[in-house]
Amino acid sequence: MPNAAALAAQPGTANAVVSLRNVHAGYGGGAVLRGVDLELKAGDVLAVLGRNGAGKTTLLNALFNLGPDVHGDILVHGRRVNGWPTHRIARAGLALVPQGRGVFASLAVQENLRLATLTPRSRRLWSLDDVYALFPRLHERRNAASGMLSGGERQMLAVGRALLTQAEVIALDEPSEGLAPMLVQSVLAPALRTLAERGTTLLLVEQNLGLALDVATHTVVLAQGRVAYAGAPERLRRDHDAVHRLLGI
Ligand SMILES: Nc1ncnc2c1ncn2[C@@H]1O[C@H](COP(=O)(O)OP(=O)(O)OP(=O)(O)O)[C@@H](O)[C@H]1O
Repeated sequence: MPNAAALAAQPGTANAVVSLRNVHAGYGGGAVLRGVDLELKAGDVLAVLGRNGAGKTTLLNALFNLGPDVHGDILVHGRRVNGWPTHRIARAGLALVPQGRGVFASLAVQENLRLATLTPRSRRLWSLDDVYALFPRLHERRNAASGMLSGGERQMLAVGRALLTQAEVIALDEPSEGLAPMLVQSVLAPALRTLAERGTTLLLVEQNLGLALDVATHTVVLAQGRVAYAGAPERLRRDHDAVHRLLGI
């Protein structure tokens, strides 16, 4: 629940689940993010786009405290979470589906999913059966070692794990990477839309403009470590100049 005192101390963040205020982040003195402002409200699907190396993964790593040096304010429900260990950020309701997907290769699919349900949370929005209904392929493969899965199946498993933590916000780092366009269209995009419809807030880092425009309610483009563009996906779709200039497409 939002902390009332913290909200009062942070004007303008009352409806935001996650806010970044003037966030600078980098590695060993090298700056990657140079003053990023973002706001994610409940129910938003915010797509963060940008060319290779624009700092998209660094943004997620800053949010989850996974390595970069960070300055500025990162707020979750108005509470400043800078420097919190990653497990505490997870307890605050955030889950990350990392690039490369982070599943336990030696465990069976079903064991990977069951492990994710061990997170103690009051809200139970997603059950194992819900995940199998969303991704029937995972049910078929439930006894397979996760290391034997295809890229698409591993992606489904990683999303399923994030759902079973009952996170309020799921951040996904390039979930379409390495997936066949057919799979992106027929499995990933509908799954992300279902998540949003069921009230999970999404922070979607993507190179795949089509997917981002398809599922996002808001878009942001990073360039030179800053937010170079922020607006509705329809606006970005029509702005061929911005797409070309900022994404090189
Ligand atoms: N652990 C690290 N140590 C040092 N530099 C890093 C580290 N991780 C990323 N960088 C550098 O930070 C910059 C931004 O990288 P980042 O991975 O955030 O970009 P990205 O937008 O996610 O790109 P991509 O789409 O290629 O994944 C790059 O120049 C990269 O080389």
